[in-house]
Amino acid sequence: MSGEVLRLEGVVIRREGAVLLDGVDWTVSEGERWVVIGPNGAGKTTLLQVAATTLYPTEGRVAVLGETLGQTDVFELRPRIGFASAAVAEKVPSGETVMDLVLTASYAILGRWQEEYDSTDVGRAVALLEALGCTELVRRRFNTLSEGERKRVQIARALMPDPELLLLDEPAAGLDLGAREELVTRLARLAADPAAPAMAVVTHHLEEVPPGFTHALLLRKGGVVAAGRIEEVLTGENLGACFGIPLQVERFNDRWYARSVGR
Ligand SMILES: Nc1ncnc2c1ncn2[C@@H]1O[C@H](COP(=O)(O)OP(=O)(O)OP(=O)(O)O)[C@@H](O)[C@H]1O
Repeated sequence: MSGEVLRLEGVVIRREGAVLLDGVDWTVSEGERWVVIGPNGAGKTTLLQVAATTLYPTEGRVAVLGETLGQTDVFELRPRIGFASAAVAEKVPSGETVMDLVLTASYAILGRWQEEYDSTDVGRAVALLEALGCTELVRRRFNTLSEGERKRVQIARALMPDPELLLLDEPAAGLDLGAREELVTRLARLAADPAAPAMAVVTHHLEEVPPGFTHALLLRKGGVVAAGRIEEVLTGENLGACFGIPLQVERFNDRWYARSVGR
């Protein structure tokens, strides 16, 4: 695998005549922490679904954790990937408890059935929920949680299988300022942990880029505007091209900010 966790080559996704991804090349290596940024409809969620092996490309090649999509059993591959997204949250069965939602990640399934979990699994789930500030929520039903609580539980679930690749789609969406800052701090802590997996986090806002993230990919209309080291990619010029407006970008105390200029 030579340290490579994810490789997309010329990936095209077409649906109902629309081109969702248009020849995307992207390589993620061990230890890298990526943010994926782009306007609404740019293809960010689609890109993460491809990386999570829940969407197959129309054209191109995708290799995840050394396995090529189309030539591997994705049901064996998926438990090695931690994936949190609104699309996953929507499918959680209505009576599912927080504990069961986290436990079932070991099998990359939603909805507890008759699988067996030993005390090690339960201990790991409890420890992850505690680390994400969710100890009080263990017995609650997932669909009764607030948006911020759901986001934290989903990250615990994504980490449960000790994944080699962690994918978070808009983990800060819908959070208030305090909850967002708490999440950014937790993600920064995770990014700083050398034992943490390679990760890619989708966000709309530069303020949500956690300190310590190393790489950025900018998407627009299904195509890559820029990808690489974060300080080289998050420039006013690149972000302006990505969002189609003149932007000024600033970095202060390892946090990023953007605002429009000349209007
Ligand atoms: N089945 C489909 N058929 C046609 N178009 C689709 C289909 N699914 C998604 N799209 C379109 O593909 C584009 C990319 O969608 P995607 O959800 O990946 O964007 P995104 O960058 O995550 O957007 P947002 O920031 O708004 O969440 C959108 O324009 C969406 O309307």
